[in-house]
Amino acid sequence: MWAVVENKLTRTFQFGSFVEAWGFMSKIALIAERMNHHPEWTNVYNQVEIKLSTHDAGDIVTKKDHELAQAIDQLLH
Ligand SMILES: C[C@H](O)[C@H](O)[C@H]1CNC2=NC(N)=NC(=O)C2=N1
Repeated sequence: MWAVVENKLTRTFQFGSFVEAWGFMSKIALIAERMNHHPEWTNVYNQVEIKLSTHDAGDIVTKKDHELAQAIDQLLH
């Protein structure tokens, strides 16, 4: 689940393959653009680590981060 680590809402996701992980990231990219709120993330093979914080608010976790996290979680259903 999501946890706040060093002022960032953080979660790691694991998939069955690189293609699945990349597909997940592609969907998030479109959502992030629509919300004008973009993740800091790392992809290693089938793993995606996402860190959310609001730069405009001084790199702290805000409502926007929780909204994006919720939208990301919806993709898994
Ligand atoms: C100018 C632009 O609207 C802002 O820089 C947006 C873009 N995406 C963003 N993404 C994140 N994570 N935090 C922000 O504060 C932010 N601000």
